[in-house]
Amino acid sequence: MMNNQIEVRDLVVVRGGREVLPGISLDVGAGVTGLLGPSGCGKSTLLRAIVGVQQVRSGSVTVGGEPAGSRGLRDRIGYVTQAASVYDDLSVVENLKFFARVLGTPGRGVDDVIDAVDLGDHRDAVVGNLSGGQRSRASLAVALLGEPDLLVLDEPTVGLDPVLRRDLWALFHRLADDGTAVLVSSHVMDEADRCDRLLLMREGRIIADGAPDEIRRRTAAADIEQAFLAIVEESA
Ligand SMILES: Nc1ncnc2c1ncn2[C@@H]1O[C@H](COP(=O)(O)OP(=O)(O)OP(=O)(O)O)[C@@H](O)[C@H]1O
Repeated sequence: MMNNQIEVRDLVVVRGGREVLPGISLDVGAGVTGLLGPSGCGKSTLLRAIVGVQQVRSGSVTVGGEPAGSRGLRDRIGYVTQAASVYDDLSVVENLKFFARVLGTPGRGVDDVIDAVDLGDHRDAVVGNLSGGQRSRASLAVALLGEPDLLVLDEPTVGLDPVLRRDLWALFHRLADDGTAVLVSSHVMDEADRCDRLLLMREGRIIADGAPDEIRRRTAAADIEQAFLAIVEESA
């Protein structure tokens, strides 16, 4: 796999008449990368630009050397938004069989992805009757069907209990070990230590970039929340 899977250069995105991303640059490579920042700082907008569904004003975004959104990338990127992308009136297994057919995926089997997201006990449950967390795991299972090179996950652990959160992070690391680059956004700073690398974001800019312990050491902070505050104060 390529080292610099994602390259973002001087990216400007305007939403609602405001520069939400005022010229952001970053690289994302292998492993599990966490994009952390407060609500509204532009995480979803950046992820949308990376998967090629966001209109951009200027700058560039490439994935594996190809412009974001290009046809050749479609099968190589799995993207899970905060809104579930599965059908409420179908069961978990029916949804996955449907998407496997639509995507024409020879990749992982339906049962493998159901097990990977730990929905085996709810295989035949209608998605409309599942909890929010279970529904978002069903969406994640769909994204895993194609065995993507890059998995982009927008706040996948919101609303999940601690056990499920731990299990999902373990899954992200297993996928990363198998060669999938995983980019995960979160506004919960206590998830920072679960990442190989962090991008701390504030007001449309990256304010820190490095391994969690590196960032803590650099700022002499006890945790990433403190580090974030220290960096904000430094730059004030
Ligand atoms: N459809 C839209 N039209 C206009 N402005 C928008 C739209 N979507 C988002 N914004 C604005 O863009 C900014 C960044 O939003 P974005 O969703 O990228 O943030 P975020 O960091 O992902 O937040 P959260 O953690 O709450 O999801 C916000 O100020 C928001 O108000």
